[in-house]
Amino acid sequence: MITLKCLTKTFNRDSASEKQVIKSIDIHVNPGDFITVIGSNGAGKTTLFNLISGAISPTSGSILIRGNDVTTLPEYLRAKNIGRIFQDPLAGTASNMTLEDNMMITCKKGFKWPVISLNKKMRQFFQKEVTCLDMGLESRMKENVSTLSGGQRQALTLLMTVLSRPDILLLDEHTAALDPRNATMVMALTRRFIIEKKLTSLMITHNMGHAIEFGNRLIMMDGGEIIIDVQGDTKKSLTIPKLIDMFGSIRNKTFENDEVLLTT
Ligand SMILES: Nc1ncnc2c1ncn2[C@@H]1O[C@H](COP(=O)(O)OP(=O)(O)OP(=O)(O)O)[C@@H](O)[C@H]1O
Repeated sequence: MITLKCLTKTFNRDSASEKQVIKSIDIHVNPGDFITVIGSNGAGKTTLFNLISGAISPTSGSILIRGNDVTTLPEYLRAKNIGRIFQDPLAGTASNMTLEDNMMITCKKGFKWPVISLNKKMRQFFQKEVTCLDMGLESRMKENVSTLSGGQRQALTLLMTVLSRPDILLLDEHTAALDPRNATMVMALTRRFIIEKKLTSLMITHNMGHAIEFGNRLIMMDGGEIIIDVQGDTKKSLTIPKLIDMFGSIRNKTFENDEVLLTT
């Protein structure tokens, strides 16, 4: 589904602040892969997502999606196939618009409905979809999204993203700003949607427990490189101490990440 070949990214080239943030990444993401992405602060995880989504261009190397070279394709053209969710639960929805208006805008991307205003059929469809979140939001379709809690907004963002029918889902610490109960709820929804809609997904997380529990494959980044890439039985038998030991033996240093320590 996604192939990255010899991908590099250097910021501020030919200046005193030049910094190579991605150092020759090669990876093939299979259709249906659910990859959890971990790594210490500044490892290059978000930069990698920015490269895949087209938010930034690589310094060298290529990016293929479904075998098509999209390296120079602008972000807005890639957005048709890529759904991305960020850490901030307020970022994925428009506060001063109703739930149904928010849903209509995102879903038009997936369904290409020719009408601009909501009709009865669309309202019924959105209400049915929101019901599956099991949060009682189906009775609040005409309320502004600003009245929802952070967890409810992130769940709605996830639903809207999935309804826009992407092939690829990029989750950038999308539960990090939620309390543990809401984070658990959003993770359960995430897993359900990924399986039901057969999405190819990459999820950055600082929660090593989540990285091990979710997905079929785990990659660890450090210093702009993928240093661990495990799947199958190796992934299933992972534990947090094993992961930290693997990092130590590959890098010959201690894994340093305050957020990880808080979530282990
Ligand atoms: N536009 C930019 N210009 C210059 N440097 C940048 C830019 N974007 C990111 N960086 C640097 O690249 C490095 C990697 O950043 P990135 O956000 O990809 O790390 P990360 O692994 O996602 O970290 P974290 O877990 O802390 O979010 C950091 O040192 C960051 O300061």
